[in-house]
Amino acid sequence: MPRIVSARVIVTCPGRNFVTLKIDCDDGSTGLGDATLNGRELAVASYLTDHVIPCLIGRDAQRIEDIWQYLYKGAYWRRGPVTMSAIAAVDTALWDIKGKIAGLPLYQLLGGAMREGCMVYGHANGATIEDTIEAALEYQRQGYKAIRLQSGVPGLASTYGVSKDRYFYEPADADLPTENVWSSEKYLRSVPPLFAAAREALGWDVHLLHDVHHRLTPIEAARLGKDLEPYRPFWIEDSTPAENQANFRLIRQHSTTPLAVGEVFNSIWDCKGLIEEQLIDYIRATVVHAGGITHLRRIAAFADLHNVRTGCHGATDLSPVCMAAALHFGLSVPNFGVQEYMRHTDETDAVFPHGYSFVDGMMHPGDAPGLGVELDESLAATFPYKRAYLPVNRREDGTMHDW
Ligand SMILES: O=C(O)[C@@H](O)[C@@H](O)[C@H](O)[C@H](O)CO
Repeated sequence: MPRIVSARVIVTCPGRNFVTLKIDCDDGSTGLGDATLNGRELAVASYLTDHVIPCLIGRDAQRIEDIWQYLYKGAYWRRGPVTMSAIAAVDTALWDIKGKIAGLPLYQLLGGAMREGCMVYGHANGATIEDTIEAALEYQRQGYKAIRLQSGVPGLASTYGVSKDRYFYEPADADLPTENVWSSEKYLRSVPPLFAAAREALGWDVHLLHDVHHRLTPIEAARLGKDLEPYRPFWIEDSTPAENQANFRLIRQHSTTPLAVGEVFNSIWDCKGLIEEQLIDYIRATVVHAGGITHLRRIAAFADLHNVRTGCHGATDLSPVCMAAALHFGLSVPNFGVQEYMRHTDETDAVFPHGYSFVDGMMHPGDAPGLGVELDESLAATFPYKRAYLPVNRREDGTMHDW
C-alpha cells in the first residue's frame, strides 16, 4: 500500500500564478494536483499547507474517496472556492498516483474512452467586430470546430474577454484591481451584429459561443438569448449571476438559446436546482474549483440524468495539470459537451511539460500513466509569485457591477 510520506505546495509565476500540490508516497510514486484560484492563490496555498497536508501524512494514497470525504466532512466548514480547490488538488494528485501505480492513463481508470477526442473551443476576440471575425477565421483555419466570440463594445474603453495579445489572454494583470466602466445597454446592442457578421463570414458548420460573464440581469439575459436565436449559438455562458438559481427560470421562459453556467461553482449544491429543473444545457464546473475528479464525476452523473452536458472551464488560470485532468474526464464521461481551451504561454508549458495534444479541433490527454503532466520544479523556482488581481467593473454612474 503506497503511504503518503510528504506533500508540498509549489507556487510559481511563469507569466501568471499557479498553485500546485505535489504528493509523494513511500513507494516512490508522486502525483500532481492544480489548486490555482485566480487572484486568491495564497489563500489556497495556506489552506493546503497549514490545514490539509498535516492530515494527509501516513494515509493510504489509494483510498481516494475516503480521503475526499475526510477532507470535506472532516473540516466541518464545507464548500467555498478555497476549500474545494484545496480538496480538488489532493483528489487530482491521488488519481495521478493511482494511474501511475496501475500503469494506465487516467481516462482508462475512469471507464475508458467514450470518444476519439474532446472537442474544444478557442477564444476569438478583437477590439472591433472585424478584428474578432479575422481572429475567428484564423481559428477556423487551425481546425477548431467551436469558437467563442468576444468583441470590444463601442463606447466602452475595455471589457472582459478582449485581449491585448490575440492568443494569450490574462485578465489578472495588475498589482491592484484595474477598474473598467460598464454599460449593459451598449453591450446588448453590440452582440447580435457580432453574431450576424460571424455567420456571414464563417458559415454554419462551426459552433459559435459567447460569454456574458455574469453581467446581465435575468430579463436582459433573456433578451440577449432571444436576439441571438437566429444565429444558433452553441451556448451563451454565465448570462446572469447564478447564486440565485431561480434566475435561470426567467431566461428559459423567453429563449431557446442553450445556456451554460458554472465556472465559479464549487459543488453539486451550487447547481442542483439548475440541473434538476433543466434550466441549463451545459455545466461548466471544473476539476480545480469543484472538488476534483471525484466530485466532478458526481456532478456529471447527476447532470446526465437531466440532459445536461459538460462544458468545463479551461481558462489560462487553470494550470496544465487541470487541463490534463479535464481531458481525461472529458474523454471518459458519457455526457461530455465541449471543453474550453485557452492556450498557455510557452513559459507555462515549459514549467509543466505535458502529453496532451490538439489535432483538428479535438484534444486528447495522451497515454502516459496517470495525468501525463510533470512539473519542472527548478524551472518553476525561477518564476516567483507575483501578486495579481482580476479587474473590477463599475457602471457609468460609478456603481459596482459584476466584471
Ligand atoms: O470563460 C472563461 O474562461 C472566463 O470566464 C474566464 O476567463 C474567467 O474570467 C477567469 O477564469 C477568471 O479567473
